[in-house]
Amino acid sequence: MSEPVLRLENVARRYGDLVVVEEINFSLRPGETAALLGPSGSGKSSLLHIAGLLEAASAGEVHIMGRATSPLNDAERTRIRRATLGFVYQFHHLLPEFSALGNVALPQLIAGVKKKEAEAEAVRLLKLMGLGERVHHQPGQLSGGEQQRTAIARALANKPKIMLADEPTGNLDPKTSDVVFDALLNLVRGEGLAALTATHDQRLANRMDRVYVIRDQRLVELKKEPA
Ligand SMILES: Nc1ncnc2c1ncn2[C@@H]1O[C@H](COP(=O)(O)OP(=O)(O)OP(=O)(O)O)[C@@H](O)[C@H]1O
Repeated sequence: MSEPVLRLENVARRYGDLVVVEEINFSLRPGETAALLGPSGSGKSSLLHIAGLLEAASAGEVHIMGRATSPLNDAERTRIRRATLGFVYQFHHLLPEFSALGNVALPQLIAGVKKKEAEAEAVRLLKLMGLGERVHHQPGQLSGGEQQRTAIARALANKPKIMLADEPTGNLDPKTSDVVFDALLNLVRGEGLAALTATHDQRLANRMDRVYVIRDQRLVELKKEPA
């Protein structure tokens, strides 16, 4: 079996006396998808931030592509984050003055990809997200679901190995959530990425390979309900 792309080993997060999560052991192999359920405040965002090297664990280790990250300095962590991880949030955080194409091309331009190549990759990803007719629209001219699909395309622009998504459909109505979540999963699976997605929605969670819940500060794997 291939090595995990992401592994959390005995991870804990505390704020002073408040234990948010502890004894978290979790791994994702290439191409695997997992959902993270749990009530508001149970620590889903904290775990995603720790997995994404945006926040340090209070204890334990985060391994990315087989490498322990706690001994690394900030610059090395940032390099791993940019090369390996793609993030999607509940709010799209698109730049309003840029087109969908411009928003998806930008992270590639920052990473040093030539403009022509960056734009070609942006168009490819936007088409895969069903936005082939919307590439020149600005975020204000897109629906909420289209904005979020653009943000998902952007998260994949630098060819990450892992997508981390924090309530990617949390801001959408149920019907649009379905469309966006399926588009996300299709893209992740089509590109062979691993993904960890926090969601409130058990029905959407069930579409991923594995489903976890944070219960009493621990990570518990749920038996998937038959579709
Ligand atoms: N900087 C901080 N200082 C103190 N406590 C914090 C801090 N950040 C988060 N917490 C606490 O940690 C707990 C977990 O928060 P987290 O945002 O990870 O939960 P969540 O499951 O993602 O919730 P939601 O679904 O509402 O986003 C909460 O009780 C929160 O109040």
